[in-house]
Amino acid sequence: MTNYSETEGKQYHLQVGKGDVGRYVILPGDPKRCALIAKYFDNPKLIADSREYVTYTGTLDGKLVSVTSTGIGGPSAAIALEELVMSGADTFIRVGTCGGMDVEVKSGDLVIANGAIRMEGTSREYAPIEFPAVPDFNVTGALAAAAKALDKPYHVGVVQCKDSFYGQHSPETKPVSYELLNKWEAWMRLGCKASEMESAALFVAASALKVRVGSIFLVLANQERARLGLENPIVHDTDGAIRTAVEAIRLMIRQEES
Ligand SMILES: O=P(O)(O)O[C@H]1O[C@H](CO)[C@@H](O)[C@H]1O
Ligand SMILES: O=c1cc[nH]c(=O)[nH]1
Repeated sequence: MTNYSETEGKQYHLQVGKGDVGRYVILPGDPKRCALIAKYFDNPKLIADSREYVTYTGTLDGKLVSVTSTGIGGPSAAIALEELVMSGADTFIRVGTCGGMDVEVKSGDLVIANGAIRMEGTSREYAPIEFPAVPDFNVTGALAAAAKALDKPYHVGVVQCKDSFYGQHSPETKPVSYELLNKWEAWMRLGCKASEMESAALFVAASALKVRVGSIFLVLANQERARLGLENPIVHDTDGAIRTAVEAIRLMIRQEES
């Protein structure tokens, strides 16, 4: 059988191999976010830049840690997770951006996922739809503790995942995808905090691969607040979410050592 997954010790898509990455890996969608994250590591080094996957490795409190971008959507995020696991990583924090849904979720706030709605295709290739997309309890707890310690405004709750970014958006701030139009009202009534694209795939793939994943997001804006005429600036600075993820890794490293 052709072994696509590894050539000369490097995984096919990410071009990283065993020893290149730490146990802990931060997973932004945007490759350009990697350098912003790596600057919080001690001695960060660019390991690989392949397709949408950029990887840096450095240390935090003496432990090897990495950042790898996943690109947009479940398929590429699942590839990143699979190849990082084959390279020796087992604990992941997705640091993403999202659109707020619950009216209390404001631009600039952080959202920490405690579950993800599987309205995307990738997770269905890993588990029947009845299986829940849930993050790792310890990673999620570390993210909430870090947000609290850094005094960041944050919300913990369910996020909605989809394959069509523009299906979520329309000029009237209503979803335009047929499936979302039917269900968006239900997700709102059920208190869904935000919408993004990768966590459901990552959580379910992580269950299948027996590794740990948690997710934290910067809220860029909230279309429900826009619809209601409430204050709703658009923000882009992911530094607060990044610093919270870095602090969560430090907390987990300390837990590991105690
Ligand atoms: O900012 P990132 O991490 O890419 O996350 C969000 O932004 C992209 C859409 O603009 C999707 O990947 C979505 O999940
Ligand atoms: O509204 C948004 C913002 C970021 N990412 C999304 O998927 N949706």
